[in-house]
Amino acid sequence: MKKIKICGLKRSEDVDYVNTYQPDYVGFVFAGKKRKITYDQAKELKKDLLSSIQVVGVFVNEDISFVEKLVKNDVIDLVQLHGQETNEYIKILKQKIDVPIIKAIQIKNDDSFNVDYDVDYYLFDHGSGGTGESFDWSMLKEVNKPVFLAGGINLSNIDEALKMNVYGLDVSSGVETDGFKDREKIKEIVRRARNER
Ligand SMILES: O=C(O)c1ccccc1N[C@@H]1O[C@H](COP(=O)(O)O)[C@@H](O)[C@H]1O
Repeated sequence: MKKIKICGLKRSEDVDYVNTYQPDYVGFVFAGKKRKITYDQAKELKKDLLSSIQVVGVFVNEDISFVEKLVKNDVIDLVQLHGQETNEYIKILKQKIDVPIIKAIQIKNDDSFNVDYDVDYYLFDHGSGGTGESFDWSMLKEVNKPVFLAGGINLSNIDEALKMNVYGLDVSSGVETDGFKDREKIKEIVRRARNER
């Protein structure tokens, strides 16, 4: 069964929704504008989150000291690098923390799959993050690490996404209504991913 990640939690209600429907992962976003939260907000949200749900911190070219602080204080369990982070950045990060790292790759063409980062997972996305748009999934190529498929996954295309040969699906905009996480959409996305009636 594919793993499911619900990204961009901001409010205590969002924690309540994921505690109820229990995706494998949730994402706290520390970049951009729409879903960006602070260290203190993340700490508060994590306090009420079920310990069985893994928290991914999403960063764009972030200071390593900030990522380190979130990991060392058990606010996040995995790190998602969604910017132009290099292998040199990843090498320094790994000297400071010991949690799985996901490197997001923006898929533009066939060459986009020629990646060689010293990480645990790749995440293939359409754009720079949180755009709600998908790339052409028929382009997907196998790589030498488990892959999260991201970008514009929603209730109208989740069944197609579930057929892709990937480790997990990452959903953010697709489970929102008017910019806020939507209980019913999260319920249905998790149900479909788990193939439950
Ligand atoms: O969600 C954001 O605002 C964001 C900002 C900066 C970097 C990444 C961001 N989100 C990531 O984008 C993908 C796909 O999101 P969507 O489903 O298309 O809205 C997901 O991996 C989020 O982690």
